[in-house]
Amino acid sequence: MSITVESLRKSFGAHSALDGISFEVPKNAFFCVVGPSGCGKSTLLRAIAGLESPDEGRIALDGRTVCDGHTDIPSEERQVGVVFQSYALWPHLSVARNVSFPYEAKGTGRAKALRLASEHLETVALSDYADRRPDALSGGQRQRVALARCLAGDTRTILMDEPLANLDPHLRHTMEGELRAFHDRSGVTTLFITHDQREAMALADIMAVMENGRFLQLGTPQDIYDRPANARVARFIGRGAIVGADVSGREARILGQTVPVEGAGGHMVFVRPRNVTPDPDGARMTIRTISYRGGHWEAVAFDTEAQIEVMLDLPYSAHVGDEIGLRFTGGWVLPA
Ligand SMILES: Nc1ncnc2c1ncn2[C@@H]1O[C@H](COP(=O)(O)OP(=O)(O)OP(=O)(O)O)[C@@H](O)[C@H]1O
Repeated sequence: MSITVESLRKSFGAHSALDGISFEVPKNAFFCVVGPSGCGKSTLLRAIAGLESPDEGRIALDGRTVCDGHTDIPSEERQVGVVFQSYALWPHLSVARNVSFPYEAKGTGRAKALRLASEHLETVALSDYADRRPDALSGGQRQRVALARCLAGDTRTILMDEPLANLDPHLRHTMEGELRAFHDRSGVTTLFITHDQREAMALADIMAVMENGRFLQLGTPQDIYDRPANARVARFIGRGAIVGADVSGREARILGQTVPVEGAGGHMVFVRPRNVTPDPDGARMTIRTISYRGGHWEAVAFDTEAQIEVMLDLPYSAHVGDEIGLRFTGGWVLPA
């Protein structure tokens, strides 16, 4: 189901949680909204789910207006399923019944519903916990029950509010794969909100970077990573440094080197680690920080005189204070 949002506004007192957001998510897309705590992600999700009334604007699902100045379709009639940070499980039901409930609610017999539910419990690695009550589970396990229940609900749009936040890194990685596979298999549209840009990039077909109730940029993960719309997006997504440079056409001058660049319009060049290579004949810079990342070292190097700092990956170890020659192989000119 496609999601259309037009000029959506929501304030809490003087604070604008949604500041006139508009976007369109095509049917079957995995859409991730990423942004820092308090930027308005949950408010946006709640408004689409029908759990929060916007002050202004319009929301449509598959072209059908579910909310505007005149209409406000109740949450349960929007065919959206929500997985919250807070799990929202039924405490009096076993894990299996929590997951089978969406089937039972639609009239499937108990035995068949439990059989279907057991497949989803297997997906989230909770088969052994089927008979427990939610209060006898860890936070991460409860989250997985909520995900399994979402898989069981026949919703056409699934809204997820940081569903993986409480999982340990290994399980989180596995669940990312499961979620994406489920999304592809089921043909649902997914809106997934997270403050973790790595997670957003791993999952999304389209993603938006949100700040202060607005989208700073909306595009494919590759678009946003390779061509950030401004310095705030560049700083938020992945590692890199913004370097002042003389830009002329497709070239920039950085520390005496002529560097091929993409983009146009400004004099700030965004340089990713992949754009910086050790080269004994390159510009002399000093290592400021260095840490091992398994197979390579992540470092920050600086030039005091030019006041330039860059991030790079080194295939070998070095020490803070070491001087190193660096060559710049590319960059993205941030729009002015
Ligand atoms: N019911 C409410 N009453 C007052 N202020 C609220 C309410 N709900 C949200 N806010 C405020 O609106 C802003 C956006 O909140 P929201 O929960 O949407 O952010 P978020 O991006 O999801 O944050 P987080 O990642 O921490 O969950 C915050 O400043 C928050 O304090």
